[in-house]
Amino acid sequence: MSVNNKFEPCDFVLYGTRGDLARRKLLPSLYQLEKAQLIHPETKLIGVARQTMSAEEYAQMVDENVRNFTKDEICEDSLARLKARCEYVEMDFTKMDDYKGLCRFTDPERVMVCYFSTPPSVFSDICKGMKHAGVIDDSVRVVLEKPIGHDLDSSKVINNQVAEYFNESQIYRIDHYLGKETVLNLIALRFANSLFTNNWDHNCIDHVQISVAESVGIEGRWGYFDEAGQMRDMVQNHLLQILTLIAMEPPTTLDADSIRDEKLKVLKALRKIDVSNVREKTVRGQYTRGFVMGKEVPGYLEEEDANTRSKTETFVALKAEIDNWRWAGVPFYLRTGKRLPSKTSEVVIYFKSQPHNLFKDSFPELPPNKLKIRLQPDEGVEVTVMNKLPGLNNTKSMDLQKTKLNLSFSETFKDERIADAYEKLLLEVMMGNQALFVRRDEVEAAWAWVDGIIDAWKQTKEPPAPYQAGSWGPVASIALLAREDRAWYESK
Ligand SMILES: NC(=O)C1=CN([C@@H]2O[C@H](COP(=O)(O)OP(=O)(O)OC[C@H]3O[C@@H](n4cnc5c(N)ncnc54)[C@H](OP(=O)(O)O)[C@@H]3O)[C@@H](O)[C@H]2O)C=CC1
Ligand SMILES: O=C1O[C@H](COP(=O)(O)O)[C@@H](O)[C@H](O)[C@H]1O
Repeated sequence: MSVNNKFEPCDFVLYGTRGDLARRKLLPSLYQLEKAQLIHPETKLIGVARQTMSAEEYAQMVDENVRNFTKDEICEDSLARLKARCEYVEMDFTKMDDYKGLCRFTDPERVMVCYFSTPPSVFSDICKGMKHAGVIDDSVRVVLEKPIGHDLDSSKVINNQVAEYFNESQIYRIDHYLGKETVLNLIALRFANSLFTNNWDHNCIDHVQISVAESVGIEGRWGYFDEAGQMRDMVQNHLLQILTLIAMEPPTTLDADSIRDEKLKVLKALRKIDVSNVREKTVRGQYTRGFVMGKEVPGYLEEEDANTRSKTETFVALKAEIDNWRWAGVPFYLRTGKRLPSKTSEVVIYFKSQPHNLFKDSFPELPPNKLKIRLQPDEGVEVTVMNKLPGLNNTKSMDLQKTKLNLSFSETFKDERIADAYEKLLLEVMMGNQALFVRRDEVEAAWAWVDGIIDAWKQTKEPPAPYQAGSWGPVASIALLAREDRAWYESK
């Protein structure tokens, strides 16, 4: 990998360092960056949690978690370098005097990156505590984990709390899908290839499908998930971010605000869904007992800690429409759910059919060209085209075959390791680049649209439709497209 990222050393403060996200994702990602020699040699890692621990014990905790959650063989030198950076501050986030401990390790001359890997309910306490300790200045960057709120109003409360202490240029809101290699590739694919750039609108595209299927269930997070549901957990953030990258106008540059301005316009142009059309445009589902990859799994209401009367959705399918010039009349169908047959995220662009079929003798229905972007796993790009079957038969009855031009990342970029999304995002925040982080107005525009749908669901009082774990969701999601003479792309 050739990397030319030059950046200053920083004090990287990890609030909530003993939590699930920090242990499973953030510490292993920091290790990978260390291994790739992308962390400045003088950068410090300052873990913050409420347990009593020495810096050595913290380094040992880092060691254990990196080993537990790293798939490839550990590079001992790199891990030793990461451990040598470790400092630890014991703190209860609600106790202001505990923050003084930070000053022992942070240097006001350096950038401080503060990762809030905590519930949003303590974001405000942490900001207040940092102010109390006198460590806030213009060089501090704060990273906020999702969810930013439960709806538009609560997201405004959180954003206002943080904005009392930091300006927008210091705030990095994480949506980890924006760190995924293939999601970023959407920008390259669209704007570095005239083949796509010039055919990317209602004249050429019939419709777009975005599917993010998960084979996992609730993974011990019933309490959180039941409050959220798949709409807040996945659609409000990840799916809408993918949609904006597909639908946005070309940004003037790759600068953060240039990209984010264009994404915002898309979110604002989403046509409202309300109680008058929510039944026609959306489907909610909840999984029941079934089999996923040959293994029997419990239904949502049978999961540990479940409230057996819950009406929370674990599946959403919907038809989104973008009211602007480029996308007039082009539906974007979104689908995401837990306990689907496999973990597969993909975007499929269906181009319009040819206006006249020259080949009807051999091919009465010419299928449309499709561009499939496989986000995960088996990352890649695939274009379905019609090709002449080799042979000497009469030109008038030329035989055609549907063929795939397939670019598989793992085959094409054999020597490149595909980095985890958090590695990319941690590096970007250390470099001070906000392009892959979500701006406040984007979060709020996404909530405004999603709130409308959730309100409409409440008004209809209809429970989510059951679907068997291991299936592709309720049959109503098939009908959502069938009504318009379309079908979901069949994922494997
Ligand atoms: N886990 C994941 O995969 C994902 C998580 N997120 C988000 O990331 C954030 C963190 O999630 P996750 O790691 O799962 O949550 P956890 O509950 O596992 O971790 C939160 C950490 O914050 C600490 N904490 C909470 N309150 C205080 C306090 N008053 N003083 C000191 N420490 C405190 C907890 O300490 P203690 O251990 O002592 O209780 C805990 O270690 C959340 O906002 C979550 O929504 C987002 C996407 C995925
Ligand atoms: O943010 C979240 O994302 C995961 C899915 O992420 P992926 O990178 O594994 O595709 C989801 O399972 C989780 O519920 C949600 O909070």
